[in-house]
Amino acid sequence: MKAKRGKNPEGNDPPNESWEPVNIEEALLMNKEFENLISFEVLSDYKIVKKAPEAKDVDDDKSKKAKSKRKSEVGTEVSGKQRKLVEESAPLEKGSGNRVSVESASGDLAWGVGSSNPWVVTEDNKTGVNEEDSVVEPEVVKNTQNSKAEKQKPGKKRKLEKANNKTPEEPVSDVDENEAYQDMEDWIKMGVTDPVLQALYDKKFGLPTPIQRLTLPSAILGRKDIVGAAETGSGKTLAFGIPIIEGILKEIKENGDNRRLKALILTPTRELAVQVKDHIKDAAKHTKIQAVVIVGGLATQKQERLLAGYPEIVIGTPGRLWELIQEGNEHLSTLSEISYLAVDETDRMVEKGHFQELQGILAAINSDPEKTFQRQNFIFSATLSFTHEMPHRFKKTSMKAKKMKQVPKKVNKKEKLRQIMELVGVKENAKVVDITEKRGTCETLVEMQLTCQLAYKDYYLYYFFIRHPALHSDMHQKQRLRSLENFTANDNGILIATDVAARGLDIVDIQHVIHYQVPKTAESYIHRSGRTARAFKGGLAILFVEPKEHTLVSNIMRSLDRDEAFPAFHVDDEIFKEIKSRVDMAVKVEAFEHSVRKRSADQNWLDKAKKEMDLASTSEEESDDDEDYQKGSKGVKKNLEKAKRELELCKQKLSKMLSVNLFLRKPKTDVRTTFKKLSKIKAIL
Ligand SMILES: Nc1ncnc2c1ncn2[C@@H]1O[C@H](COP(=O)(O)OP(=O)(O)OP(=O)(O)O)[C@@H](O)[C@H]1O
Repeated sequence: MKAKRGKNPEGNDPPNESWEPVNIEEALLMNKEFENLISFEVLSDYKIVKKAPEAKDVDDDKSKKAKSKRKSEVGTEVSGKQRKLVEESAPLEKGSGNRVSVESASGDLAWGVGSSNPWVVTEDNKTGVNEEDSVVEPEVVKNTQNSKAEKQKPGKKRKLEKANNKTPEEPVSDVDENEAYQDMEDWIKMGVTDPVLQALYDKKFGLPTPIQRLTLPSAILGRKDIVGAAETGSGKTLAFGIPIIEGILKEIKENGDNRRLKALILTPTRELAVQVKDHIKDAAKHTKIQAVVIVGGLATQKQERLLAGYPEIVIGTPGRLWELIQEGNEHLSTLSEISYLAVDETDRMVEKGHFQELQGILAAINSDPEKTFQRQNFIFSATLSFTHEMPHRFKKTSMKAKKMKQVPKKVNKKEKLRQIMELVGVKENAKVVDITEKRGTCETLVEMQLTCQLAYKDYYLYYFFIRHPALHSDMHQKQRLRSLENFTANDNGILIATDVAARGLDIVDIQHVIHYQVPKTAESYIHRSGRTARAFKGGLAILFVEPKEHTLVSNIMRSLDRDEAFPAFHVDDEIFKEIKSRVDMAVKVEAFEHSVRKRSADQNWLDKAKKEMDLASTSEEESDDDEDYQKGSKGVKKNLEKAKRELELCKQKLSKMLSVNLFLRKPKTDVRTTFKKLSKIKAIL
């Protein structure tokens, strides 16, 4: 017998979980059935990790000081300094030590395990990428080496320029400039310029995330196509958003503002398109760059009006875009000339049968080979390199059937990627970065499972909400959340969603994801779970598993290359019993409310019918009607009164039940229950 533990492959406890040993009576261990038992441990708690320890962002104080300082800055030396920083960054890019596998798509792809914790910035990975990774184009390095005149003097302070420069007369704050700006240095090294730096500064994004660190230099300084795979919530949007903004800024600087369509960003869902637009707008807020979103479900005329403003960046879903392209929209007619194309959640976008329109759009974009070659492409997803294990039933299939192509072939990572790159038109020398962890999900995510019958899932759901109250509030009022905004605005909201919300949505501070049904694929599991534990934070994903869903879970585990099952979510039997009574009582309240509503309606109908009949009846008929009415009304009234009484009684019982804080009565650890269970086992033995 093996004790189930949530250990990671290195044999250590995952950082967010605490396991406590359970003392077992010696007599029990004597039993033959337990002869191989090593120990019993119980998961007593898990922690929501607020932030990876070394990850830093600009703290409030510093930010304020820096802002006031920035206001007092004057100067025109920034471009020279930035060139110097490009120069500085070149040798640094050669730094090694990062376990991330990164190579050019034209070479052999060595897809592999990412850094042990990609959010943790170590000295090794702080400087950029590994040895094989020649990020900066030779000519870029050469240019900067030649620009000696623009070299920054050692120790000279880096400054951020505000778009509206201040005059020298303005008061100079007493903040140490080095201190104020050193946090943004990493961004500057990667070629991020003032307006974007300011926006990042405003957001307190002091450090690039690992995927940004690994792709931005090649994208901004080397203008390479980027193929990026990194876990959910790792900042992929800005990994393509910043280079697009920087590229457009450069183009405008060189050629003037010709208001042509310069970038197209494609996403699989409308919600994601709106979110990407928000992220891009935030990052471009100190520039004049316009970004609009074109998605179905909104008035076409309004979107045509938006396009008539000649925005540089269009973000949209394939359906509506294709509709407008076919209608001959003027702004979209120049699609073949765009300088930047990003396809977010690319693996989803190119799935067969989902996005025929995408192929039409890509054909329009790729219609001019010369322009296609000049274009910079970005493809990103958390599951870009994810491939499936062949289902068992196909593994056993005969060679003959395999030859006749009656079974799907397992596509390897390299092949999957090649197909995606070819479809989008990504160039062969693209920079390919895959830092997805072998485990598929991100390090700060705690994963668990709870096995139960379908009929019990709602009880467990309620149990879970009470156990982890951060997610729980007026569930009944919130059951029909009308929009994402409502959910986002409410600290205690519960979002009940189908898989349409599985990918990409970045709703800050979601703490728990409950898979009410086991997802069909490992990708779906990764993306759904990835709505929590985003951007330095921790979170918990829990799978509610019916016995018949165990095969699905095993398939997911196999695809995720996991040897051990998810740790079981511990449920306290006593508390669960009370939870069940509450839910049953709530269901009763609901039923009586329905009954009262119905009987009130019956009574109203009778009253109305009586009134109408009184008007039309003779006095003789009236007395007959009266008799019938009195009889019917009496019955209805009686039932109504009864239902009201029952309802009131149930409500009182429910509110009494709800007034008890179930988990206050219990110690936080659930070890006691495990002891109890053990003694039960003993009794059976
Ligand atoms: N450098 C940074 N520092 C801190 N937070 C960041 C940084 N870059 C991005 N973020 C924040 O991280 C969160 C996740 O980013 P984003 O939505 O781009 O993730 P993603 O990798 O696209 O996730 P998914 O695969 O689920 O779509 C966002 O709230 C974003 O604003």
